[in-house]
Amino acid sequence: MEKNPERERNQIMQACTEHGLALDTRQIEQLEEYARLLESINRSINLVSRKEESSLLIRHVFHSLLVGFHYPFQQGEKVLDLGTGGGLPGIPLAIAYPETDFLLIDATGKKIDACREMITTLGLKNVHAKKIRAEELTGLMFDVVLSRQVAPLRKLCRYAEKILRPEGLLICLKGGNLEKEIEDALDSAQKNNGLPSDVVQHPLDAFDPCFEEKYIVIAYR
Ligand SMILES: C[S@@+](CC[C@H](N)C(=O)[O-])C[C@H]1O[C@@H](n2cnc3c(N)ncnc32)[C@H](O)[C@@H]1O
Repeated sequence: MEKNPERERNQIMQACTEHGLALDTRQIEQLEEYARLLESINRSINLVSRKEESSLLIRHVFHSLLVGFHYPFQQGEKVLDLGTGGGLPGIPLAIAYPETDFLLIDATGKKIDACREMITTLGLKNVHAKKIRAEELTGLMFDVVLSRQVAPLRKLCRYAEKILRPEGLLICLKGGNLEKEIEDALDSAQKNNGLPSDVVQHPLDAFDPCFEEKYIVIAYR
C-alpha cells in the first residue's frame, strides 16, 4: 500500500480520540519518528517484516496503540513487553502513556541494542530495554505483561504467572484462528492451577483492513 502520512496520522488521531487516548502533537511526532527509526534500522537488522514497510505506522505503531483502547494504562504501573523485538508494542505505548513504566525484554542482544538507540533518540524516560529471556527474569513484578507475536498463549501464561501481580493481566496481540490455542492455555491452567482462569478475545478489524483476523487477547488470573 502506498504511504499517505497525513491520512495515516489523521486515522490514528481520530481513533485514539474516540477511544479516550488523548495524544498531543509531540506524541504524534514521536510515534512518527519511531516509525521512521524502525524503518531505517530495519534495513540492517531484521526487526519487522520488510514486505510490510510501506504502512509501518499503521501495521505496527497503530496496531500497538490498540492495546490502550482495551486497557488504559495508569500512572506508576509497571509493564513488561516480553519478546519486544524492535520495541513492539512497548515503545508506541510508552510514548502514549508517559506516566507508566515500561520494561522491554528480548532474547536477542542486537534487537535490544536497537531499542536502546531508538529510546535515546526519542528522548523517552519511562522505558528501558534489557537483553534477557523471559524464563530467566526474576525478582520483578508487573501489573501488565504484554506480548506481540512471540509464543503460544499457553507458554506466555507460564512465563507471565510468575511475574504478574495478583490482579495483573497478560495482554497479547495475536493473529489467526486462536480457538485451539486458547483452549490449550485454559486446559493447562486448570491442570497447573495457574494463569489463565479466563481469556477474552477482541477483534481489531474495525480499525483498519490490515487488522483482519488480528486480535487483542486478554488472559485473566
Ligand atoms: C516475531 S518476533 C516479535 C517481535 C515484536 N514483539 C513485534 O511484534 O514485532 C518474536 C521476538 O520474541 C523474542 N523471544 C522469543 N522467545 C523469547 C523468550 N523466551 N524470552 C525473550 N524473548 C523471546 C525473539 O527474540 C523475537 O525478537
